[in-house]
Amino acid sequence: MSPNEPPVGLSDIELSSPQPNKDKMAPTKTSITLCWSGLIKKVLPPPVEASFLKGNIGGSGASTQQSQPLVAEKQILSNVSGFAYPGEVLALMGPSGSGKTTLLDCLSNRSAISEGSITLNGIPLQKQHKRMVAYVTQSDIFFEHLTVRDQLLYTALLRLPEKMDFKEKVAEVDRVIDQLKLNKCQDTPIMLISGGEKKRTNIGTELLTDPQIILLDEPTSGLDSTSAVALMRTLRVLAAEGKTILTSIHQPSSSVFQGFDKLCLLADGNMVYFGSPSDSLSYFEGQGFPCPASYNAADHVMDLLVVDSGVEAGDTKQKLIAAWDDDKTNKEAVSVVAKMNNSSGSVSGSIEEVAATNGTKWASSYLTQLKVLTHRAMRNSRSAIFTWLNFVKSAGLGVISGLIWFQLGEGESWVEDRAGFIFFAMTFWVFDSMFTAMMTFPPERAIIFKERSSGSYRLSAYFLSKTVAEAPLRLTLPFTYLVISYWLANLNPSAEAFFPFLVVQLMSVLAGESIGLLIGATVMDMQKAMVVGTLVSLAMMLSGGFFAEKMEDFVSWVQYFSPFKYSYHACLEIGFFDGVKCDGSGGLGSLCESVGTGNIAPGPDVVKFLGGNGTIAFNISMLMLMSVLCRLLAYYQLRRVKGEGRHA
Ligand SMILES: Nc1ncnc2c1ncn2[C@@H]1O[C@H](COP(=O)(O)OP(=O)(O)OP(=O)(O)O)[C@@H](O)[C@H]1O
Repeated sequence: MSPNEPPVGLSDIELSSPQPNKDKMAPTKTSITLCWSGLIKKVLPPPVEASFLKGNIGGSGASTQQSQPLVAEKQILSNVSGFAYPGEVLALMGPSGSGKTTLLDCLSNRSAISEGSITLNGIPLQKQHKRMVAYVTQSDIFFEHLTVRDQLLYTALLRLPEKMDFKEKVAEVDRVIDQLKLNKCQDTPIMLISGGEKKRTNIGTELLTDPQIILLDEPTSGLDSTSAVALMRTLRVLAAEGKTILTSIHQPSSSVFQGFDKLCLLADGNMVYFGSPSDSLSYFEGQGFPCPASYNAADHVMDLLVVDSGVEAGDTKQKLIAAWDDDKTNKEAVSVVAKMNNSSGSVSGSIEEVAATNGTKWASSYLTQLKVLTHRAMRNSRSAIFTWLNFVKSAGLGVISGLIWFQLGEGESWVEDRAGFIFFAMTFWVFDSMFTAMMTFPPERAIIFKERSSGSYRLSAYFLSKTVAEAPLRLTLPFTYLVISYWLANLNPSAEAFFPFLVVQLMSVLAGESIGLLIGATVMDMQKAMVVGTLVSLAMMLSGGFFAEKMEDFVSWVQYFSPFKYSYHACLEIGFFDGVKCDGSGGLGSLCESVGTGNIAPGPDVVKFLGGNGTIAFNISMLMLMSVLCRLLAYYQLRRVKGEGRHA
């Protein structure tokens, strides 16, 4: 079929959906022929992690006794070729593990190929073409608290060109909502919508940019047959708009199968068939495998390749792999590329123009990314941090500790209790912020990776927005605690004491948060992060000088990385700067003996007696330094950590 021929198959389905607002989306209107030839993809299997439980249960045990052998590269795509024209829907089929996702990963430029070529209208696929190719991945991962409309709107604001105004972007969201029939659930949080609606939301986020090529990885998995057929109908509508569509699919119904324009069949990373679905039956019949009467053609084709389905299926698969002429398909693909190149400067020229007008790597400016991501992060954190439960926790804790240290006196006999109050306030909130922050990145990792691989925003914009959006919310809780407990405990009520105390408390929370972010970004796994966080925080607390005074040199350096130490010492300075009246109770021991009962022990001496050192300014500066440094390190760690994608 030539690029200009009308698509066959599902074309009888009525084109009821509204057409995209094409004027606004200019200049993305070049139809694209996608060709891939001689693709080979090899991977190095990841090294086996050291663990107590190496080897397999019931295995020979040999592997646990030998040192790990050098791992060989595994070839997961072997000489795979093909092409898809605009207006076509190409189905990618094959048993589980046959390489469908891997092929889509390569065609979307999310995974590098080892050999071969991929071209768009004859031009080799490059990074700047990323935004022409939409990739709807198998997993529908979103911020589940957002509604469908919010999700689409945030995507539109990030991924549609800067020159479109807000109203136009909202209009695009409306168009996609109509097109994918999401009207009914548009204001429902994603966590409450059905699987089919989630899948359509996933497709919608990719359609917003009006891409010319749409790749979908098993979009019908988990859908009932009616929803699956409806989805395929939507794909046909999109193809009719001139888009090139490739979708992997497991078990299409007979009508859906026959409605595809092309079928690419894979087994163990090898091609088994490439051509029209209807011709596939005569091809397999020619190979000695006729489709039984009244049998679903798609099931028949799959049965030939799935080992469990028949006694000889393993042999059948190998026979069909051997029978397929890879070179012939390769030549066809190469000749399509040559045709594209000859037919033009015009066609290939126009794709370069589109790539160039798509402009920089990012659709929106840095400032827009920052604004949109901050807004989204505030939305998310409002539901995660700003909950009434958290407020009850902070206020309740304030009341409890205020009652425990109720109306403390000022004399020598109260020194220990006042130091205890300070110690608790400075440790609990650092712990709290550290552990909350640790949980920030691991759950968002998959979403960040997915959004960034479609070129939505810079990592630094995400990181900065998260910091800007969450810090004020995080600070509100310790603030609530302190306001209540400070007055109940009757600490120095003067503004010179309260506000510095508050500043230190908030700085210590920021430092704890930064350490938590660093741990979370480094480990990126909730369970491991909990273990590392517990060890790090306990090491910092124990070394902070409260429990052990004479540490060996080889371990005492840890105290200099302890936010507990700096915040506690700063608050001792603040809490006792007026000095303490000696009352003969012995609370300040030798210090009051030398000063004499009834006299005031000077503030600096009291602080020294309690083990504090450094000025308030020094201790606050150290907290600030830790905050900034750990946050920067967390950012670099986040850059380093790739997504969960196998080919990342
Ligand atoms: N990074 C990797 N390291 C090792 N093996 C890999 C890697 N990536 C893919 N594979 C293997 O390559 C094969 C093809 O995987 P792929 O996910 O592409 O198959 P699939 O046809 O999409 O399967 P399914 O239909 O189950 O999703 C599988 O055997 C898989 O285990």
